[in-house]
Amino acid sequence: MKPSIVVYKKQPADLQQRLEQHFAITQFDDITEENRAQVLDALQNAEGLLGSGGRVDKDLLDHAPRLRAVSTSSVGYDNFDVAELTRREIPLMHTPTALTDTVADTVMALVLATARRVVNLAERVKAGEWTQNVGPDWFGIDVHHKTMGIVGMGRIGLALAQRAHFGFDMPILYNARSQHTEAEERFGARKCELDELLEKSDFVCVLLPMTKETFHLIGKEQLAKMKSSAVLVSAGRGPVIDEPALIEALKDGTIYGAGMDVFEKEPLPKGSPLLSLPNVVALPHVGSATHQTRYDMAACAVDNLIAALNGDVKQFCVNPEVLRK
Ligand SMILES: NC(=O)C1=CN([C@@H]2O[C@H](COP(=O)(O)OP(=O)(O)OC[C@H]3O[C@@H](n4cnc5c(N)ncnc54)[C@H](OP(=O)(O)O)[C@@H]3O)[C@@H](O)[C@H]2O)C=CC1
Ligand SMILES: O=CC(=O)O
Repeated sequence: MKPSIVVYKKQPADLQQRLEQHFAITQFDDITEENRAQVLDALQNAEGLLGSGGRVDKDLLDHAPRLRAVSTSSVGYDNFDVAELTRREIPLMHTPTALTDTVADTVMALVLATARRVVNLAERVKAGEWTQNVGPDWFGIDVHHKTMGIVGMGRIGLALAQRAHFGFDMPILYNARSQHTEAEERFGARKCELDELLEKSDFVCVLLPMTKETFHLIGKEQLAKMKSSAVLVSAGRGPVIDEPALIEALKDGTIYGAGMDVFEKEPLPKGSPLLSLPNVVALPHVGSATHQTRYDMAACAVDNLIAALNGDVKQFCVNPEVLRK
């Protein structure tokens, strides 16, 4: 008999077929408050769980006594209770390489769009405001040769450094827990304390995972250290930035602008001031959202689940200590 799995994200047709060859599938589009009871019911018999988003917490795991592997089609895994999975010796698989370049492209797009006011000016053109040669109230700020500050020099940080260095001749400062010699040797990046990075950078790109340590790492005090001409780009996880403090900083000119792909609450609530501030470019968490990359992530997650349920994990495990047991 094929092992049972619960899938809570719609899969491309060929990947769905691949899953069906290996498993008996109970399919959901997501895990929500509305369908949680049905998901918990399906989990009673499930050996595998595949999806992304939705909270996978202790309560959910308590309803999955036969679970042997979990696979997410994302690199971030802050919505999973990793400690609880590890305690139960369940490997959590993720997709750390499939999306790196695409997310770095999105970050660079946010840098350019915010600095050069792409969205704001395009809206003004569409509104019929371009009636004569434009003056300074249409001008933006340069990106090339300005200082790029990267908070979180991981896979995406490194890919951003590559773009900033070779594409835009930008000096690069970075902050991370450890030293990243590849970024230093290939892209001339310099490691520094967060305060120095905030004070000296023209673009501060925050690419951190969501953890207890990174929650609200960028708040009022940190924003006050930035140049008034600087741009903040947030593309890691929303709660790393104290959003009310950022809104104040954007309103009172503490910083020039913000490019954001992630938010404290997603989807961004309709009443958020971030939607009406002209110096904000807000995207709907689409860092990795190209057709190809989303397919590659889904394929990686399917391969990961098959490998994990076959006891054949070679890479991409968040808690590899469970494999050695
Ligand atoms: N907007 C989007 O669509 C996407 C968002 N993401 C988010 O981006 C995050 C980063 O992805 P990726 O680059 O692949 O991850 P990595 O794990 O490769 O990089 C994370 C980086 O963050 C640093 N870091 C972690 N905690 C701290 C801390 N407390 N202080 C300073 N630095 C810290 C790490 O430092 P060190 O190297 O020293 O360990 C590392 O450099 C993901 O976790 C996810 O949340 C990812 C994909 C798409
Ligand atoms: O936010 C996206 C991810 O892959 O993590």
